[in-house]
Amino acid sequence: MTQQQEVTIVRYEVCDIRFPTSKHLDGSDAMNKDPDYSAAYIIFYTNDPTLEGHGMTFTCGRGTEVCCSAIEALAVKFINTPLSTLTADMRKTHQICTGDSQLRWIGPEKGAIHLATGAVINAIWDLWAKHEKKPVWKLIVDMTPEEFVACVDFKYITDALTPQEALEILKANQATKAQREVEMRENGYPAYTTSAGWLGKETVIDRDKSGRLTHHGSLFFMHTGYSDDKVRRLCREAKAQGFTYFKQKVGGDKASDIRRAALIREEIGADGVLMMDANQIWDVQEAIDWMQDLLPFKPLFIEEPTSPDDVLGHATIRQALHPHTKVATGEHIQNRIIFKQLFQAKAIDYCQIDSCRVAGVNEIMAILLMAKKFDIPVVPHAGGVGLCEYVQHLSLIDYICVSATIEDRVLEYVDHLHEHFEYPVVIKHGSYVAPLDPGYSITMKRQSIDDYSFPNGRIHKTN
Ligand SMILES: C[C@H](O)[C@@H](O)[C@@H](O)[C@H](O)C(=O)O
Ligand SMILES: [Mg+2]
Repeated sequence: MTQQQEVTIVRYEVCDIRFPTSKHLDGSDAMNKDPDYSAAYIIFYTNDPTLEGHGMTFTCGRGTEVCCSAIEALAVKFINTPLSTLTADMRKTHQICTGDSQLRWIGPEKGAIHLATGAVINAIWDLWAKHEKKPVWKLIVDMTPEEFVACVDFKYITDALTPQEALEILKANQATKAQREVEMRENGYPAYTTSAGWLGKETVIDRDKSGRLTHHGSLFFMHTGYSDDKVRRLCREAKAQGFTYFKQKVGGDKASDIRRAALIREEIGADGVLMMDANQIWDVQEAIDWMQDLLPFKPLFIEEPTSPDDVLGHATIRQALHPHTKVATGEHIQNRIIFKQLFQAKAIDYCQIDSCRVAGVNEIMAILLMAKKFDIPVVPHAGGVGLCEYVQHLSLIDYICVSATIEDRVLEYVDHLHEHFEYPVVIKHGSYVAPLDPGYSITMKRQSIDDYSFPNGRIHKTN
């Protein structure tokens, strides 16, 4: 590339990357019994060999190939496009993916095609931020309110939030932005841990030659959870690292939920904050009934008590459990429209945005703004691979530009697979340290991409 040439996307590579985490049932919960933390991963290559855009969407193993094919269908649209064309109008760039008149039929704005959109849009943000030599959060924090609003697609949400209202929210925070940025650089963003509370049984029964649970795992899987000793040890370790918020998986076996809630409460003390996550296992009334036995342990919230599509069901559960506990959801909320309804229906107390279930950074910006308007704290989801790396940027954007508060807000942290990233997250005294490397922190090490590529990577061949 010569000095005068514009940075232009010239080709892309899509990788199906799977980590066999189900072997130890890390990451498991009442619904996801044997997750293999995986990434449908894209690299945009440019005419500058030193500049690449990386993005991914998180999956649980089988089906990653479906997201990879959807990524291919979208990525091809960006070949031979100069980066400056994409960044001059990020709303339009987002709409290139969400508004394709044929691909739209397999969404719209939901499911595998939307997960793929998340990967592609995030890769473009990564490329832009690397080009600007800034982390993504800083690229956005440095935008004027007008530039911020220009990234957002307001289609289908103007009945809840107009562009003018969004502008007012951002303008009101403009004068104090710099001081919040300094505070974040100094103290980082407070985190909570899920790593002590996975539901997976430690001893694994019945595996085939590739190390997978046979019969899809479920038939031979007992919901007994990590051993009590392991839970105690992990709680103590997390406490020693400075964590004060802990999440426990529930919804497998009630007696074991109660026993583990008691021991976690004992370990974290009355001042520690306990959260519970049911991963959609219950019907509406079942959620209300089951929680009665867990309320004595004073959970801050119950996460994903039922189907993510059931807006009114969440509202019913919230009303029934109020004021004893609150309701959180978001990791499976498919787009800004369902978030809008959850807010309008007063169905949730915490908004758990997921960085690549929705269409990446642009749609997240819309959801942050709506959450602010409805006064709902944003507590991002990060259980999975790469999600901690992504969401640290989003919480910084939320605090510095949008919500302007960290009260009642914590960012999820899980201690898995960070070693595979070039710029892994750093946790200090129970907080995320603000990332300073250029990009979206999602660049995976080449060796890891090759080793864990499915089905031909070294790890899958030798297992
Ligand atoms: C399969 C995954 O690990 C989920 O259990 C995880 O995302 C979880 O719901 C969470 O809140 O972190
Ligand atoms: Mg969850």
